[in-house]
Amino acid sequence: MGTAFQSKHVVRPSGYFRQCIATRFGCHPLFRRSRICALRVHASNAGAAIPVSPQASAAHDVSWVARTVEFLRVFPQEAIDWWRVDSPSAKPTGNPVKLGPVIAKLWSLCAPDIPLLVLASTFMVTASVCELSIPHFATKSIFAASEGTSSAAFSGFLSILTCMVMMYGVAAALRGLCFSILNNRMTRRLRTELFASLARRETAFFDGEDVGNLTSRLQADCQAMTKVIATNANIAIRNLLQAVGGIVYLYVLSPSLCAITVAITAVLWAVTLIYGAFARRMQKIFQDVLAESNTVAEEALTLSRVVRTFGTEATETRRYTSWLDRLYEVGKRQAAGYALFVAAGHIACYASKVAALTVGCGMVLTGNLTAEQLTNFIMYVEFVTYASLNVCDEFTEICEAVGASERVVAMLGAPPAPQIAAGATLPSFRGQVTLRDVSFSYPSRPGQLALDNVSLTFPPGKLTALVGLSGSGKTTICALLQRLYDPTDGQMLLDDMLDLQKADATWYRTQIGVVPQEPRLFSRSIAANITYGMEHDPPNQEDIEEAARAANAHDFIMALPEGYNTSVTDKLLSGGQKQRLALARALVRKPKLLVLDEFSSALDAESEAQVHVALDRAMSARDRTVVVIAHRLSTVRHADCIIVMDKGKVYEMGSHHGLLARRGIYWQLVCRQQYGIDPSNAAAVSETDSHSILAAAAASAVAAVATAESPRAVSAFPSVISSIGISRDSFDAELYQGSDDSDNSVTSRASSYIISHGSSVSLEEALSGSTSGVVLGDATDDASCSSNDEASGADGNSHGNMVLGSSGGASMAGSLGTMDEDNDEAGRPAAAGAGRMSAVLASVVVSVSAGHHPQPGIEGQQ
Ligand SMILES: Nc1ncnc2c1ncn2[C@@H]1O[C@H](COP(=O)(O)OP(=O)(O)OP(=O)(O)O)[C@@H](O)[C@H]1O
Repeated sequence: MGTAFQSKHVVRPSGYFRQCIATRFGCHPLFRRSRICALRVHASNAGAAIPVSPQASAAHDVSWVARTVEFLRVFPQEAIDWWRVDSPSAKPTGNPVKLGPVIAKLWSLCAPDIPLLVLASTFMVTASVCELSIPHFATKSIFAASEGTSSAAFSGFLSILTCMVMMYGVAAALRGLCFSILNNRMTRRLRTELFASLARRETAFFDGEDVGNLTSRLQADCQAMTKVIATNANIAIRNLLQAVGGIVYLYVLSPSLCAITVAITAVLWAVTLIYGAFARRMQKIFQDVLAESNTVAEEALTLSRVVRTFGTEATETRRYTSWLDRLYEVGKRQAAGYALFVAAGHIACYASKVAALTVGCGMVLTGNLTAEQLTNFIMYVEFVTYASLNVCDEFTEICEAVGASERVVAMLGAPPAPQIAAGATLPSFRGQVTLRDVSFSYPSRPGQLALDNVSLTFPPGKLTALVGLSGSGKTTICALLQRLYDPTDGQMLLDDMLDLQKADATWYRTQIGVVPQEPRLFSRSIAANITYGMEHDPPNQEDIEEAARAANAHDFIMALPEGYNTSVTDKLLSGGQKQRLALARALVRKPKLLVLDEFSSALDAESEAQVHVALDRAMSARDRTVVVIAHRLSTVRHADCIIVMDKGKVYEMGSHHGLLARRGIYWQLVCRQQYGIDPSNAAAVSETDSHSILAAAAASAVAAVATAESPRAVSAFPSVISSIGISRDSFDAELYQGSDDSDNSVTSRASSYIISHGSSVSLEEALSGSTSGVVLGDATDDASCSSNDEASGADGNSHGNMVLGSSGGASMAGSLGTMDEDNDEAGRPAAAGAGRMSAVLASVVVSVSAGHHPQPGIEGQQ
């Protein structure tokens, strides 16, 4: 490897020159990898450590001629390659925008300000005419003075000249003022139009766009675009007028000299057209790179806390700098192109002057032209060539602006999202939404079904919960309910009457309230955040406070310095406070359909319980459909219907008890989440209802431990309790406190313990097996669930009733089943102790039943 590289590094003839050139020209990932660049990379990779043999060194010395030849051979191609730059943006903008559409767009932006434009143009023409006449009257004054014909003629010319200069000054100033105002008005109009167009775009558009990129379009690109009329076109037209006027004047003076001037000016124009195309392309790339760098900067600044947490300040700075480097590389090529253009322009200018002087002097010598005419001519040649140069210069800037405006024009032309269109309304919406054979793929992932043929109904006035593993499609259903997207297939019906896609967007948004997974706040007052979107029908302060109370937000709002008038931003409140504000925002609208996506994820247990009470209150009238997504299953167990999603399909649905009995995904989730046991172990127990299994297991375990009947249970005990973070001492202290009694009294204490944590039935009663048959589940519960989805396997009603036998521990289920109920009368979750304890105890029995052997390390701690 080293040898191979060494020969490449030393023997190849053009290495040195290539490196020199590569260093000067620079190589960057953005630019196509030229051979010079490739060599440079090789050289830098090799480093100085690679040994160079004496023979190779001699070869190096003698081969410089060959290297020079090689360099001269390669250089032209390398130099051409250097100019080739690609845009970093992979997003197609459709057909490249031509000058015409941009000018048309600019004209439409300018249309409301026609009077101002006319005024500005009048001043522009006046200034141009005055400026055009200045050389004429200057020459006249000079020759009047030098020929001494008459002082009156001289002073007359001088007066006119002075007048022209003053008029020019005033007209130029007013021209600048008017165009400047026009520029500001157009920029404001363009930004408004672009922002409105962006705001109306479909949700999928924002899924694929970076905010930094869009703000760059709004700022830099809009500015560059409107500058065309107010600055570039203004200067270009002024100079064009002067150039045309000058050429006419020159033609009157001498048609042949005029022809020479026009020919040279034509060369200048040809150069300009070539450069214009280059400038347009480079400017587009420049704007794209600028937008990317903005995206990186915005991302790093927005996620500043993440950056700080991970200590990646330097990495982010490097990432941003790498984009700035790319910007610099594009800028370098723009500068080099402009330098070539300016050189060509000035050479053409002076060439026309020299040509006019040469031919003109010859004509003076032959008596075909007077000295005054030649002087006049030379002054106008200069005038015309500089005016042409300015026109060309502005033309290239116009081309650059066209490059910059390509994406702006494409964005402006995009149609608004169908989800905000007007449509039909229902005279009275009951709040029922039915999904009929709905499939959905996100536009950014067309091949992947996020929802697969889902059919279900959210009945009016009922609480429906969506649960399932992460990525199963719950939030997607919420997104469809909010009509952020439309289904790829199937229908969503409101009250079985109106297809959601045909519903009036404004009307539908007044019917729905949403608390999203990550609520965001606007930088305005608390009250304004709560009433956001209700400008057409603003609620009064009482309504706002009522909603805030219902969302358990009133107290913390009142503790803020200015109460409801306190200004907040998205960062000035805690996650739980933001969620409560979002809930208040949803409730104040008094929606028929309330969608809560993980609304309690940032709430503490107390707040969550209070919000549940608030929700119950809000639902008590049963005039509102509520859809709740929750990972925390304790929040959904009292739902009228629980829908369990898996891989984009409805896997099962039913009431809490019905689903537990079904022993499907929901049962597994409950085992893991609420009882902390592995469902595969729990499955080894023979009883069919998980709820009673756990309770029975708990009771058996207490009995086993207390009477030491089961050595395995006793030995497994420490590992189980330590695995869920309860120390053996504290457990013993609680369970065996003061125990020197008989087995019975230990059992009795265990019973008391369980009872004190939520059970209402004694353990002895349970142990006696007196409860012989228990009905769990609720036959009527599942009536709230309905699915049209035959294929999904959802089975809403078949598990509504669950009758347990009386064998073994199951006989205790009825009595201990209540121990596990984790809500008190007010709907609050009961003390966690009972649940945890039952989990511990259940785990012991489950471990023993499944032949689980405690881990040696843990067992050794006994
Ligand atoms: N904007 C998006 N663009 C493309 N795919 C998406 C988008 N949002 C979600 N998905 C995909 O759609 C599928 C369903 O996602 P969804 O957010 O609905 O799941 P979820 O059940 O709500 O998950 P979680 O409980 O983690 O919020 C996932 O595979 C996810 O990667």
